[in-house]
Amino acid sequence: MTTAQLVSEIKRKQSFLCIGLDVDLNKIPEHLLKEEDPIFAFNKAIIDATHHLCVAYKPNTAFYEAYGIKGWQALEKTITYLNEKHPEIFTIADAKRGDIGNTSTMYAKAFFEDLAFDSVTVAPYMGKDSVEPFLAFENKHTIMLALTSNQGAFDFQTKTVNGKELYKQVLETSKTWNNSENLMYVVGATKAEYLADIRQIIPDSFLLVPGVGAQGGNLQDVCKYGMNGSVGLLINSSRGIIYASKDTDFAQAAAIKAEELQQQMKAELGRHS
Ligand SMILES: O=c1ccn([C@@H]2O[C@H](COP(=O)(O)O)[C@@H](O)[C@H]2O)c(=O)[nH]1
Repeated sequence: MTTAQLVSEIKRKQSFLCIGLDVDLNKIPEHLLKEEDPIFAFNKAIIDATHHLCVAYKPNTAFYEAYGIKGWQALEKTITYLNEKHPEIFTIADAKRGDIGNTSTMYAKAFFEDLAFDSVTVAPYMGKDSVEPFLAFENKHTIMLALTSNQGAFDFQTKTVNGKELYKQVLETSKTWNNSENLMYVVGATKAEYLADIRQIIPDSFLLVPGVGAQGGNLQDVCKYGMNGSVGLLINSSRGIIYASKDTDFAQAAAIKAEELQQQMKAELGRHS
């Protein structure tokens, strides 16, 4: 999917919501555990109930890898279902990959070719040759960690090295890489006060913003400092939506939570137009 197609979907749906599909078998409704594939059954119900309210889904691969072969099969079924039923929806494999170039190429093939995700998250720590193999894929997007939502972000990312915070160096350096137009960046909603500075460096790039809902980030603050002329934001909520109820009404409850966020996004789009 191209960025232009993503922006057009955001405008059509009046939403820049990304729903995180972080399936934990201890948290899903008990009746689903009798299904042959409880993870896929859960995801399918959530997708069927919420697809009109969001523009992206983000399964975090940890929640699938934790269940071995069955988890990986459920991830494959989920992305296939999304690509067949809702090809207009942007898909993110939140895998936080990155390795020596030769290995990164295989990670990129796994997520872009085999699973056919639109995007994958990567860590910048190993530098240019660990990220460029992902960037080489046409119409695919590589979402690099810039300033993460967790407390540990202050351990390294905000530290000053040679007179500049590390996360700013990551942003600036990555702009010089081959095919850098295929980059997006992760900035935590809990770090909204940094967004004005971030936008000075990358005014046009899309940002994936996790951390609203369960982690306490504020959607309005993110929009105030982070929205650009093409919206430029995908705001993610995972637990706050998908675990709204543990009962048989879980999918409807998720839709209610998703709609609350979509309505706030619609208001923000009106305010910034
Ligand atoms: O900085 C980051 C990067 C990734 N995440 C991931 O996003 C979701 C957030 O889930 P919630 O339940 O909405 O808190 C999850 O998959 C994280 O691993 C992040 O939170 N922060």
